[in-house]
Amino acid sequence: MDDVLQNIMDHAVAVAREAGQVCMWEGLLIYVMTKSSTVDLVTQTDQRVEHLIIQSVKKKFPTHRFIGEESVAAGEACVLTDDPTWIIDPIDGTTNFVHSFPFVAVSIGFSVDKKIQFGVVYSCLEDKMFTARRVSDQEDVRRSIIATEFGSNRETETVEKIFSSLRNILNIPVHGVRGAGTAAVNMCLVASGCVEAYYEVGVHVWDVAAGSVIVEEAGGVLMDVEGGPVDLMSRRIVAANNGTVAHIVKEIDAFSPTRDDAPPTQ
Ligand SMILES: O=P([O-])([O-])O[C@@H]1[C@H](O)[C@H](O)[C@@H](O)[C@H](O)[C@H]1O
Ligand SMILES: [Mg+2]
Ligand SMILES: [Mg+2]
Repeated sequence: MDDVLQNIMDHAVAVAREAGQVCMWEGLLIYVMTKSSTVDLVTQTDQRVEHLIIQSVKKKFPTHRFIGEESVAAGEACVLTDDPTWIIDPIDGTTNFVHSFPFVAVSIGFSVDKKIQFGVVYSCLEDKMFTARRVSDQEDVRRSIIATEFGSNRETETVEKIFSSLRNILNIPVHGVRGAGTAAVNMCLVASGCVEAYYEVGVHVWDVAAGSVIVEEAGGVLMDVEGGPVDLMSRRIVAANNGTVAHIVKEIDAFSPTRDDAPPTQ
């Protein structure tokens, strides 16, 4: 099955980019009005861009709800329910837009159960797209998907330990075990919320360096496979959505490959 939230987020990114392009085209023909005070500016572009975003989303996700800055200014209710809701600032930085000060952003948050699931901020003049998604909020490891890999060490003892860990994890029991075949992507799966934890012994620092910050910035945790702080040179890693699921460390049959920073053998 598709990652439904990713599908929605992809649409948010596409429509934010499209909206940003409209801001750029219209930047030379700005019609300025005011709202709550003489310095609370709004332009027709704010209104047009919000309309564009809402229409585009409605076509694809007809049941979703909206809270938009300019719709609220026009009298619509600003009520957050548990329903999937797009919270839109079509131009954040309208004063900048009016003055050609070069930071103007389309800002879209998406909420379900009153919790923001992802955010997209497109800084259109810089052409920079900022996005973030949450890790899973699952606390029960028995309702989790765990990712791992078999690695490239086929020594009997190592393979035994890998299978022993796998057997323990399966017997928790967890909903499933997966492996994307890339440590970096496995870590991004944790960061993006569709896998609760990833563990592996035998990775290298270059496999996990980028993913480690992506997991932490998404709200996840990193750990050593025996439960202490992660050591990126140790070739052992657990990346989890939270400390509770990270308790899978007690099921891991740990071992210690030669560290990445070990002195070269003569
Ligand atoms: O009106 P808008 O340009 O979408 O949003 C404004 C901008 O975020 C600005 O930096 C902040 O100081 C104002 O309080 C906001 O209202
Ligand atoms: Mg704003
Ligand atoms: Mg605005």
